[in-house]
Amino acid sequence: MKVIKTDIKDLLIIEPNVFGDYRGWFSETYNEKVFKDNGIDIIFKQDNHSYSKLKGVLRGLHFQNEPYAQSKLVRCTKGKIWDVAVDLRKSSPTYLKWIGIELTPENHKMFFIPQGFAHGFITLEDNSEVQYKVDNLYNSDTDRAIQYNDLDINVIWPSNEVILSEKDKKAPTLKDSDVNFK
Ligand SMILES: Cc1cn([C@H]2C[C@H](O)[C@@H](COP(=O)(O)OP(=O)(O)O[C@H]3O[C@H](C)C(=O)[C@H](O)[C@H]3O)O2)c(=O)[nH]c1=O
Repeated sequence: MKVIKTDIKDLLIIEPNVFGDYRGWFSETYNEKVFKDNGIDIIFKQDNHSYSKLKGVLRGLHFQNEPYAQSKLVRCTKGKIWDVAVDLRKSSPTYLKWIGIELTPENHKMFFIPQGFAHGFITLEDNSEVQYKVDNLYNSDTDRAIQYNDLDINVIWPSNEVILSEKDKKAPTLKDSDVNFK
């Protein structure tokens, strides 16, 4: 399992080892020791799985405020997504910087997004599925959304034709949101 640093501290790309043979392949998608050896000492508490029917479904930009902030280990197990993480840590030198990555079952790539980040993805194919581990339970009181096309963050999404939830259609701008990450 390779852990690759990005230009944003603590935001990592994980490339698991894939052992192929005539039956198919095997891969570890989480390994506590590898994470600890790379300075990620967390306990995941919940696994999530979402299915999006159509290309262009955009879920985000979402986060849970303190004290229920979540780290996420994200992978795409069907279809294709463009996965985005935004640094919302006000004291971070990369505050409001974002990184996007294409995740597919074929590239096996995973995105480790630490607490203090907003997360979102857009599907690039119909029938896409995303599975991700989080290190804090869902907490609806601290669950927050920021407009996916917020001008202060300015994420470049691969498409402007998006399918949003009612919640995301009404998401506030960053300026109007109550992010409480230090
Ligand atoms: C996130 C979550 C949701 N729910 C319930 C609440 C709603 O009744 C329903 C759909 O939730 P929502 O529309 O917030 O789902 P997404 O739009 O996929 O939200 C997720 O999308 C982005 C990409 C994320 O990283 C977050 O995990 C999460 O915000 O599932 C739960 O019961 N538990 C949960 O952990």
